[in-house]
Amino acid sequence: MAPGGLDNAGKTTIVKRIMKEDVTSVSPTLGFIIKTIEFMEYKLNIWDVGGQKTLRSYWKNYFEKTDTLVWVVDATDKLRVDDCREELAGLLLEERLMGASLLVFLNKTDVEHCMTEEEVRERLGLDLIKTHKWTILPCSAMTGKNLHEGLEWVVQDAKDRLFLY
Ligand SMILES: Nc1nc2c(ncn2[C@@H]2O[C@H](COP(=O)(O)OP(=O)(O)OP(=O)(O)O)[C@@H](O)[C@H]2O)c(=O)[nH]1
Ligand SMILES: [Mg+2]
Repeated sequence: MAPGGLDNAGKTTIVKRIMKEDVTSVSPTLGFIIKTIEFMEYKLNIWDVGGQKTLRSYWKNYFEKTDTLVWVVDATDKLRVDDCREELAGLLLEERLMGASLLVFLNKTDVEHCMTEEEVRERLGLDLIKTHKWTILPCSAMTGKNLHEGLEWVVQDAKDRLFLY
C-alpha cells in the first residue's frame, strides 16, 4: 500500500494510528517510511511518503509493488481540492499503478463543517474513474473512525485479486 495525498492531509497520523503509536507528535514527512503490519492474517507493507510539492515527483519510485493506492484527502482543506484532484489524476496515469486499486480516505471528518463525502467525490471526479477499482471512506486519524474498515477493504480487494489470477 502506498499512501499519497497533499502535505498535511494526515497520512502519517493515519499510519501511526493504525500502528497504535502516539499520534500527538507528528511532523511533516521529508522522505518516506515503510511499516509492516499484520492484519487479518495478511502482512501489509505501508509506505508513508511526504506530500510536500517538492517531494511529489519521488512518489512514483514507490509504486513498484503497490496493490493499493491509499489517497488521503484533508476534508478541511477546501482551497486545495483542485490541486488534490490534479495530483491524483496524474498518479492514476502512472503505468506502474495500472493494476492497483484506489482507496480514498477522506480524513479529518472529526472536524466540524468539513467537506462531505459527496462533495469530495464530485470535486475529485471519482465517478469518472474507470481505470481503477476505487472506493471512498470518510475517516479520522484522531478518533480512528473507519481506519479498520479501510484496511478491511484493502485486504478484501487483495483476496479478490488472488482469486482472479
Ligand atoms: N482534526 C484532525 N486532525 C488531523 C487528523 N489527521 C491528521 N491531523 C493533523 O493534521 C496535521 C498533519 O498530519 P500529518 O499526518 O503530518 O500529515 P501528512 O499527510 O503526513 O503530511 P506530510 O508528511 O507533510 O505529507 C497534524 O497536525 C495532525 O495532527 C484527523 O483525522 N483529524
Ligand atoms: Mg507525513
